[in-house]
Order: sequence, then structure tokens, then C-alpha cells
Amino acid sequence: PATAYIILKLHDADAVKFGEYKLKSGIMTPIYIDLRVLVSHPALMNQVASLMYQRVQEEGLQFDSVCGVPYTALPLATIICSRHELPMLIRRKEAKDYGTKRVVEGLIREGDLCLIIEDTVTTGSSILETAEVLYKEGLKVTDAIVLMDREQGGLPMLASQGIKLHPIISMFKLLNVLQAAERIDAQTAQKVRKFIKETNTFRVKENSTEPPVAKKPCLVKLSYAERAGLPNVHPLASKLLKIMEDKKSNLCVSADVTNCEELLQLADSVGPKICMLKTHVDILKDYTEGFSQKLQVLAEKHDFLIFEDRKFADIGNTVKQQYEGGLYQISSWADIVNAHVVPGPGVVKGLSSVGKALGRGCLLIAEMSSQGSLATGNYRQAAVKMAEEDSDFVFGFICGSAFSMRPEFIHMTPGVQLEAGGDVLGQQYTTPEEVIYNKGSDVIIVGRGVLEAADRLKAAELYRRSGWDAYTKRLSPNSN
Ligand SMILES: O=c1ccn([C@@H]2O[C@H](COP(=O)(O)O)[C@@H](O)[C@H]2O)c(=O)[nH]1
Repeated sequence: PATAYIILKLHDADAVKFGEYKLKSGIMTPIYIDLRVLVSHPALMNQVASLMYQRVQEEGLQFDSVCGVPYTALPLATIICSRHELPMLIRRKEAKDYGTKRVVEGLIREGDLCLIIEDTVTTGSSILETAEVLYKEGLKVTDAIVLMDREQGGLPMLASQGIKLHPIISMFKLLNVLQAAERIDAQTAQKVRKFIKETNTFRVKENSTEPPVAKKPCLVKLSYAERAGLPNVHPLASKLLKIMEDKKSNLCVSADVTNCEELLQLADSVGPKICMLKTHVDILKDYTEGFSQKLQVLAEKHDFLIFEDRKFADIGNTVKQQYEGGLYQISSWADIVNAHVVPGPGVVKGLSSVGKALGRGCLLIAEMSSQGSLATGNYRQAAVKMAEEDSDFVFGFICGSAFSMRPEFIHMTPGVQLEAGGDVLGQQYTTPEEVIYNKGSDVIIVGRGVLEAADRLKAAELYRRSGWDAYTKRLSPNSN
């Protein structure tokens, strides 16, 4: 069947909807592709599967097995594999906690090449997630067939990760067909085209004929200012991104000093250079309520946010009390706090029950900079899941590199100095260039790099410039 025919059939089956819908990324969209309805239209499902396999043959793709991205693409992969007697793999979204505990079912031979089948691609993150699971099993992934490419950056993003996407239908083709068949009017088609163009989350190298194959993680190549204006960005994240853009600073100074006067002096001095000041209020010997009020005045004066690095890690009921009560009453003055994900979602719920109404925000600790940290492997994924579930309070991560595909989330990295290295207690340092440019993080958190300098202000300016240069380099069209 021709693609135009399939497009009209999909429209008949209500798989193409126009209106206001929320995408997985949280962004509102005027067009929603709902291919889950295919299971109720077996003839159409068969035709779609035929079209996808036809593409496999046209491209001459060679592979050892096929894996559908759960869940919508699973029946498509099953039909293709069953009809053409191809070995199939099934990726579980959650590993079983009994029996074999496998995350991929089927015969796995190290080094085998697996073809991914997907129903719809927006940013490409679902295909990448599946590919990452397969990589961990020792498999290779070089190609993915997708029925519908929304043309919002998924194709170049996957290319940057070494996966070639083969779309059957692209968004612009779909709009043209529906408009030509008078299923939608010109105004609707134009509105969707405009939306698709404006919400592209990945920019490809300009003036380059080579396919963009980069080794580094997928970076959201939007500017801080562009991200500040995204429809679903947390208000505090938006404020932070605007501050970063205005002050040309992605520097957070970690004010790890032990008396209030010194901390206030530091804040007043480096204030113009930073987007955020991080505190460990419990190392202050002389904390008083007056201190936090003065700190807020300085934050207002120099336009920076206050981040109390409290690392909450208890049950919801306890963290709620630790956050709003006790000596420090953190929720009354800190814009941002952070939490470990070890206790599970209750920790976020407890903090959110206090902070959300106050307009506060939270970062989840997805990784740590210290040597031997146990926050590895699936831990980071757990943090992403928790963040996505409570994105009205959680707006980012403490981590070593960017990993979330949602441009609304902010990645902040501690363990930064101008020279890579470490301290005698396991801290590990990376440079601003490595963190912002290569690892795609957004904010550098610097403590002793500034605090131990002879001239703290001069050091803060050095870090500011270094972090900012790495960010502008990352945005430049010639970067990967
Ligand atoms: O993984 C983490 C999480 C938090 N930190 C905190 O950041 C600063 C780093 O200070 P430096 O002097 O730059 O080493 C400090 O407050 C830590 O508690 C971190 O280092 N790593």
C-alpha cells in the first residue's frame, strides 16, 4: 500500500488527532499521533507492518533480530517477525523481581545486530532508551524503522548516537496528504507546520554533508533562553534559565564556609558572576534566622537563586518536617533543595507538599561526583522516572552529564575545577569545558575552586567565563 493511502486510513481510524494534547516530553502539541488504536484495526495493522517490512527490504538492512519499542510497536514487530520468520526480542520496561529477572526476552548472542521497530518518534528518546538496554545485553543497534516521524529532532538526534532512523511517514508528508484530501484546512496544516518547526529539539550541523555521528550524549541544542520559554518548563527552572542567559553565567558557587558573615560577604562579592549560590546551612557555626533573611536580600540584589544542598533522604513524613521546620526552616528561604532517590517517590511527595505551594523546586541526585559512588546503572533511570512523575516540583538533576531528553529539565554538575583531578577524600574533578560542552550539563557547581583562590571574585569570573564559553561553543552550529 502507498503511504498516502495509509495516511488516510490512519486518519479514518482516529490515529491522527488535531487539538491540544500533551506529549511524553510534557510539551503541548496541536497534533497527536495515537497508533495504539491500530490494535482495533487488524487490516490496517497488517498493511502498516507490510509497509515497514517493505522499507527494511528496500534499504537492504541486515540484522540478526528485531525488537519493538514497548508497547505500541510490539504488535507491529510481532507481525513482521512472524510473517518473515525473523527472531524477535522483547524488551521489558521493568525487570521482573522473580525468576530470571531478564530485561530482554529472547535469544541474545553477544555482538548480534538488532533492528528496532517503533511506532512514532518525536525526540528519539524512546528508541535510544531501548537501544541502551540492548547495548547492555551486548547487542548492536545501527538502524530503526519508524512508522511516523514527527520531524521534531528525533532523526538527527539518533544519528548523533549512531542509529539511522528510517521513517515511513513524516509529519510534513502527512499534513500535505490530509490537506490535499481536504481532511484538514490550510490553517490547521499551517499551525501544525509552524509548531513542528518551532519545537525542534535538536539542531544538525549546518554546512555539513556528513551524517552527524557524535560520541557524546545527545545534547539539547536549545539556548537557555529558548528553554526558559518552553510551555512546560517549571517556573523556577524558567527563572534560572533567564538569569543564566541575562548574566551570561552557568556558574553556581558552593559556599562551603562555616560562618555566616563570611558567607554573606562571599555572596555579595561573587553575586554578579553567578546564577546560583549553593549552601550547606548545617556547617554554619553561627546560623540565625537573620542570616537567611540577609542572604535572600543579596539574592534579590544580585539576581541569583539559593540552593540549599540538604540532600534529603528519608521517608516523606520526615523530610517534610526537616524541610519546613527545625532550626533552619529551609523551605522559607531556599529556592531549591535536592533529594536522593533512594527512599522512592515518597521523598519527593513529602518535600513537594511543603515546597510546591511556595513556588520552590527540587533537584534529584542522579549521580555523584565522589569516587566509588553507588549511583550508577539503573539508578539514574529511577531518578528520571521520579522527576517525570513530579515535574511540577522537580525540575532537574545533580549529575555528571546530561541524560534527560526533556529540555525543560536542568542538569547541574558538582566536582568542577579548572584542572581535572581530585581531593584526598574521594572528590573527583572535571573541567567546565568537559562538563558543559562534552557532557551536555547546564550548570557547573564550584566550591573550593573559588573558595581556596587568593582572589575569590577573580576565580569566580574565571569559572563563569569558562562555563559560558563551553556553553556558547556547544550551541555553535559547527559543534556536534
Ligand atoms: O555529587 C556531589 C554532590 C554534591 N557535591 C557538593 O558540591 C560541592 C563541591 O565542592 P568542591 O569544593 O568544588 O569539591 C560540595 O558542597 C559538595 O557537598 C559534590 O561535590 N558532589
